[in-house]
Amino acid sequence: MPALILREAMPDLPSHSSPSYVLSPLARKIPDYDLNGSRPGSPLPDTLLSPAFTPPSTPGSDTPLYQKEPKSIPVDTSLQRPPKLLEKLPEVECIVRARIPTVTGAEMFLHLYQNNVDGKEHLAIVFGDNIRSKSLHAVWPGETERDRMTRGAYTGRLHPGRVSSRADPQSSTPEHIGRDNHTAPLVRIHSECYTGETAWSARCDCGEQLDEAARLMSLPSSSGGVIIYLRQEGRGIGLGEKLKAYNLQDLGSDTVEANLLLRHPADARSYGMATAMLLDLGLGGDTGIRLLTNNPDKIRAVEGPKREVVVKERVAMVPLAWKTGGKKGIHSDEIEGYLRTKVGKSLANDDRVTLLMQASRSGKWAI
Ligand SMILES: Nc1nc2c(ncn2[C@@H]2O[C@H](COP(=O)(O)OP(=O)(O)OP(=O)(O)O)[C@@H](O)[C@H]2O)c(=O)[nH]1
Repeated sequence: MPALILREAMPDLPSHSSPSYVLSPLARKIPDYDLNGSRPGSPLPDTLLSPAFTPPSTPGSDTPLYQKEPKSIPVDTSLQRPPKLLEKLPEVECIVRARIPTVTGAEMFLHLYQNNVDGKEHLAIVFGDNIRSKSLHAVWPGETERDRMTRGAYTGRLHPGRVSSRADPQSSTPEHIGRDNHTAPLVRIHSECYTGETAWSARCDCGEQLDEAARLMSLPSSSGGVIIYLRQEGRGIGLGEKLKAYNLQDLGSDTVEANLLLRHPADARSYGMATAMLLDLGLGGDTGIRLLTNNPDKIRAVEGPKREVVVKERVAMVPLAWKTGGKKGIHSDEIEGYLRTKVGKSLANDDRVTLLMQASRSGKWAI
């Protein structure tokens, strides 16, 4: 892999286009939760259950209210002045993929990528059979059929005794590379959040958003989709620095001020990696994608320097607590502050108005 590109090399770029390579201390994963004596399978105390962790909010679960395809808003960035993005996209390669049955019955294919920029294992979580990685399916010199199946470069399904990675007569899934060209697939660009996704944090809605994206992509009516899972913890500042920011927030700063006090940009993330991965997954070009986000900065940044990927429509991610008038979703003083700062400081005017309307309709905030 070529040398890492460091943030210092591009001092004049806006935060959302910087490669923001930050070394964060290795996060130790908790293999089994053991809180107040609870083990997997036994109920956790209510106070510890965030919606991100609660089975009913996980993909494919039966929540009749939200079984419909999400509403989207047309997007046309072709007339916008392009933001200052890195001219060259990172080189990415999918080195392994595996089928993951999920706890709700929905299935996804987890794709693990290597790249020539930051040495991190970025992921693509693919729902549906139609989206295939070009680099994964390329033939590697000297590899056997078993090698190909072991790294996930097969079509159809694996089963005991299968000997070929090519079209499998026993498989009931379609054997085509390519996708339904009628509907732009749903895409979520998600930045890692250890606290919100794994450690039951009610400081942010990251876990809820990840669940909601997966659920929408595995609806029976959905033509599938991709969650690009980027290893840029804490808006790119890393877990250790994010934890310091949390302490500053407890001392009275909001989420943006805390980053600035720590001498980090308000948002140190970049999206070129996501563009490169989407291209590898065959989602470049005119068919376009439907992007799940409230963050307008993300839209043009994900499209890439030459609009290699086209965002046709945007699907808003309204917090569950707002959508349900507080019946579901996260409840904490911290999430209120987090969303208030995000809406007030990070969003463009149109998005701010839309989200504030939602919040006021649910009785959350007066506008
Ligand atoms: N620095 C910092 N990062 C945070 C904090 N809370 C959450 N994050 C990180 O923020 C990221 C999620 O970003 P958000 O700004 O909430 O959402 P977004 O991805 O820009 O926008 P959406 O697409 O609309 O969700 C994750 O990487 C979290 O770890 C915080 O208080 N400080």
